[in-house]
Parts: sequence; C-alpha cells; structure tokens
Amino acid sequence: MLQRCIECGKTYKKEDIVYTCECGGLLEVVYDYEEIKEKISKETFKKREPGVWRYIEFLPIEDMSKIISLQEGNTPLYRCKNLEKELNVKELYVKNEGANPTGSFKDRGMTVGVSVANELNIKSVGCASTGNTSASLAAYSAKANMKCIVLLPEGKVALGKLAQAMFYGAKVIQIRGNFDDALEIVKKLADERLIYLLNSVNPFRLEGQKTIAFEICERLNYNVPDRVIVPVGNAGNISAIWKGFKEFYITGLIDELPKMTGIQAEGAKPIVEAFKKKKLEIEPYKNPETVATAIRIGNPVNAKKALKAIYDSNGYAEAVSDREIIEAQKLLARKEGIFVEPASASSIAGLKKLLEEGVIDRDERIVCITTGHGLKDPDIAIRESEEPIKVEADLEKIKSLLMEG
Ligand SMILES: Cc1ncc(COP(=O)(O)O)c(C=O)c1O
Ligand SMILES: N[C@@H](CCOP(=O)(O)O)C(=O)O
Repeated sequence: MLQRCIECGKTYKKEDIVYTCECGGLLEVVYDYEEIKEKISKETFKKREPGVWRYIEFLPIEDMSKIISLQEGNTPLYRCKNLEKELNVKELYVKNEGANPTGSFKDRGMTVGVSVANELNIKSVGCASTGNTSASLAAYSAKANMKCIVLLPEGKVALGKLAQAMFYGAKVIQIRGNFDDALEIVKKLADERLIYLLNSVNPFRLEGQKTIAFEICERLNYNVPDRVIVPVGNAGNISAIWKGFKEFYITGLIDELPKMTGIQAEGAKPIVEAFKKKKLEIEPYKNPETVATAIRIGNPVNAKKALKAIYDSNGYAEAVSDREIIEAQKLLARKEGIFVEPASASSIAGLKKLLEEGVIDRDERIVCITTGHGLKDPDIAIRESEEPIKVEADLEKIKSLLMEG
C-alpha cells in the first residue's frame, strides 16, 4: 500500500506524513489489487461483521490493534417507493449516512484516518470544518486519547454540530472567515507538524468513505446502480465513492460502474461551473453562500478528483437553489420518514431537477446519498415548519382541533 500523486505518479509511504505531492498534486492510496483479488470473494465479506472494517483488505491499516472504531458504517439503504411515485422513477434508493455514530458519513473516514494517526503514534489532530468533520474528529480523537483542535467559520456552523465538537472535548476555535480560510490555516499547522490533518485532503481518511460504495454493491446483491447522486462540498466524498466502485470493479467483484452525479448549492458551485465548461480546473468562489452550511465551500480541495470521477464515469454535475434544497428536505421527511440536514437533501433536489431536465432517465436504478442527520441543524427545520398550536390543556379544545383536520 502506497500513496500516489494523481498528477505525476510519485509515491509516498504512510510514515512520510505528507498530504499533497511535492508537485502540488493530490494523493490517493493504491494497493496491490492482484494480491487482493487472490484473497477475497463476495463470500469473504458475508462472513464478517458489518461496517467499515469488514473491507480490511481495501483499507490502509497494518496493525489491527490500532483501530479506533465507534461501529461506523452499515447504514440503511432504503428503497423509497413513495418518492418513486412522487418523482415518477422506477427504482430509487436512499443511503442514509445520518445513521453513523456522530450522524454523518465523516465517521467512515475518521475511523480510518484516526486509526492511521494512532499507528503513526500521533498525539494531536486537527481540521477545518463546516461542522460535521469537526464533530466526527472530536469523537474519534476522544476515543483515541488524542488532543484535537478544530477551526470553524464563526456563525456558520449548525447548532447540533457545534454542540458535538464542544461536548466531545475538542479545542474549538471560531474564526472570522469562511471554511476555505480555516482550511488554509490548518494546512499550515499541519505543514509545521503541529497537528496531523484530518480533512479530506488526507487520502487515508477518504479510504474509509469509499466503503459507502462497497455497502451499496453488497446490499444490491452486486447489481450496480446506474447512477449515484452525491452532495458536493469539499469534494472528497464523491471522489472516495467512485474509488470504491472502481476498486470492486478491478478486483472482479462487479462488472459495471455507476454514473457519478455531484450536486452543489447555487451559491457555492465551482465544480458545476467547471463541469459545464468541460474543464478540470475550478475558479474558486471568494464568498460562497447557502442555507446548506455543510457545503458552503468556495475552493473545494478535492475538485480535481471529483471532476475526474464525474468525467470518467460519464456522470453529471448540477446546482440547486436553497429553496429547492429545503423543499427536497421536506419531501424526504414527509414521504419517506427520513430526516436529513439541508446539504444532504441536495442529492434529492438534484435528482428532481435532472429528471425534469431529461438528464436522468426515469428507468435508471438510482442511489441518492444523504450525508448528515436532520437533527444537526434544528434551526432550519424549525424555521421551515409550521408553528406548533398552543392551547390550554382542555380535552374539548383538542377535539375541536382534531376535527379541523
Ligand atoms: C452533510 C454534508 N453533506 C455533504 C458534504 C460534502 O461532502 P464533501 O466535502 O466530501 O464533498 C459535507 C461536508 O463537506 C457534509 O457535512
Ligand atoms: N462539510 C465538511 C467540510 C470539510 O470537509 P472535509 O471532508 O474536507 O473534512 C465539514 O463537515 O466540515
């Protein structure tokens, strides 16, 4: 297992503790896939406990005693019959990552990233965050007995996420700036070796996130979906999920690949713009803005990997408005009983829009990834709901309210 630059191919060992190549390129983790092929089959996984570590041959840990786990992964893949009817599509699934231990997909990445840090005997970890990364890192570093520092954009982190980072005991620093500013600072701290960086520029963290693809394949009995729709912010997750599908493909476990479809918010859509211009380079947004604070990111660090995933898979990228996001969030809650945070609902909003535009065929087998739990952002949910009715504790009054319907 090595880290390899996606630009120049230079390789690095885990112990080198680098996050990008000396040429500036992003790194990805590569394995001896012929060796893995010899060792595993579909039956191998079936015999093991569910969750991220079920796929150990595809993960970058040598010393199993160093694994830090909160039993992440094994999230539900719901068949959404009510939404199928509503949107007039044949086969629709939602993979609900809000069911992870701290309520988002980041836990899949952190179990691996923090375990690597533990193998390397790291004592201090850190990240920049729009909320979920910090909540997750704070939890896993607490379990690993490591110091944790998180940098957040002041006033732009949903309440539940802030509460998590504070309560798990991280040193929480709010900056007067946005997520992109915070990331620049933590990268410098990492270059000076003051912290081990656990944002998605760390390729080991993304290895955990690719298990979303593995679980989808297993749950669908290795019938690969035609399309996977993913909310995009810093762009690590869509890249990781694509890598997961490719790895199952090259080791002979599946014989088809899905079209990766990335959804951004209108006010933070540099990847969508690059895609529409058929480019591999983005033009960063200086002042990204959206109600979906988790994806309020103007300069996604994994943009190149994400665009490559979209092009190589013959996928698509689209942006949705804040109103479309909120309406999709409500639709999912009210038709399927799944409560997700706004950023997560962008996958559903994107599906609706791309069906209307004729980009997505109504006969496709589609998986939407919902990335974080609805309770993370109670302010938005309350603001967007009808006020509760207030009356005296009187049976007759309640009965008359019941009659109103
Ligand atoms: C809930 C949620 N959805 C989507 C995203 C976007 O994921 P990525 O940054 O991997 O593109 C994030 C964080 O970035 C998130 O917290
Ligand atoms: N939404 C993210 C933004 C940071 O993304 P990362 O995947 O690079 O850590 C968050 O929750 O902070």
